[in-house]
Amino acid sequence: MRGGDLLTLDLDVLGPEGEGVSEQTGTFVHVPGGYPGERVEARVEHASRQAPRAHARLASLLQPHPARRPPPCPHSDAGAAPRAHACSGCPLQALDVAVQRELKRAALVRRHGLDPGPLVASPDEWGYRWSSKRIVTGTLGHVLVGSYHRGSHTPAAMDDCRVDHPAIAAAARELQAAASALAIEPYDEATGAGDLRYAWFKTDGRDVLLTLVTAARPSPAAELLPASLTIPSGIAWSVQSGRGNAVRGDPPVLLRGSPVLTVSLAGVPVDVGPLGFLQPNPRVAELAYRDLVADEGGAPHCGALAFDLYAGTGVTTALLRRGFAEVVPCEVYPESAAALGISAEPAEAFLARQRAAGRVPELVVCNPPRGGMGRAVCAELVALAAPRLQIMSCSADALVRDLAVLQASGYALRRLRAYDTLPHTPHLELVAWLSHETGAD
Ligand SMILES: C[S@@+](CC[C@H](N)C(=O)[O-])C[C@H]1O[C@@H](n2cnc3c(N)ncnc32)[C@H](O)[C@@H]1O
Repeated sequence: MRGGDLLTLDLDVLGPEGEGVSEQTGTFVHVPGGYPGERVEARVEHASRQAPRAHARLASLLQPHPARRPPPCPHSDAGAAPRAHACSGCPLQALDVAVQRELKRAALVRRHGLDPGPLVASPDEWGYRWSSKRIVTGTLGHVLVGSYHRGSHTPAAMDDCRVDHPAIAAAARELQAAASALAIEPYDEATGAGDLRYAWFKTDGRDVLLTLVTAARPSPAAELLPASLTIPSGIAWSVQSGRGNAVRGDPPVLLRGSPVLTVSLAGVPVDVGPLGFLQPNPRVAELAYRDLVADEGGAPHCGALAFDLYAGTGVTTALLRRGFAEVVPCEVYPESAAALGISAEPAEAFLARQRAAGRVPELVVCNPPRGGMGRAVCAELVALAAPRLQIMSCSADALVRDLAVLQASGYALRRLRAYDTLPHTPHLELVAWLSHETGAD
């Protein structure tokens, strides 16, 4: 297979970016805009020499999926060959949402060897995103508060984004207009010049907290915008002077209003600050949280001691405290750790310290970031050998890696469930129930 080849392909599995993938004599051909179940014509753009993988551009749809529809969002290139300035945030939206869930499940089975059963649906198909990080690009007088097209740094508009909560979409529109009118200079990552880099919006379903992330101080954006913006109930400012993609910069400064939103998750009120983590879709995440603190039959765990690793906003800590006499959270991000009343500490160091003190909990709950727990934390968990271990993960790849270590060292996977946390995207959340083979009930 070579660049330029025109192939007729039967796409049979969903790829990691929401594209259709077809296996051709041992090579996996990824076709953005095509979906599993479709026959397409696609032109090879790149064939890897290192891996059995190729990327091809959708040329024509020979046999469309019966659940295909025009993408509901006008900015999207979902279901078509990529368009440079289109938004690629929701690549599955040209399919009915129930079919999206079936394809995600099938991909977990085929690509990861995991079968969680039917995905738990999101209560909201649109407007579900309560936390949205936008990238500020454009030119003086024409500021864009949007995103990058997938796999590139080409700016894409996200005006009236349909998956963002309506309060966030309105606040982003207002910021875009105000930044343009006030001649705020968007940051230019190629030269490192400019002012406003990112805008991070969070909502509690009514109010909006906006964090402006600028490249340096002083910042005209931080000085001028707060007086012009009417929608956010709080505006904070953080300086990120690094050249990478990290959004979180220096400790935030409050520019106006309240620095905190209180979001109710699974009945637990959670305070979220300017740079604090908030599940993007809390309404489905709370279903996963409830499962994370219960056994695989749905009965809440109880006992003397539980550890809550990667505790973040503390929802699971609060839920666990309903059933356990003592719950010890662990969190590395200082803002979140302070809110939990603990010192910031990485999970690996926390587990080593607890183990040295001879403290073995009945249950360890883990909700690691995208990269998963990794070998060092898994090795500590194996050494701790708590009877029950429950993991919530937003990355099937990372979960498979962590499970491989844990299952090879005494843990058995009792159940797996998946949640459609971000409809129209390939993302999902997983909860895994494990028990220690020697100590489990
Ligand atoms: C997916 S979030 C889970 C948050 C939490 N369960 C919640 O609902 O808010 C992952 C959390 O792990 C924290 N974290 C990342 N790496 C860590 C580490 N090595 N040790 C402990 N916490 C870590 C992050 O700061 C973040 O709060």
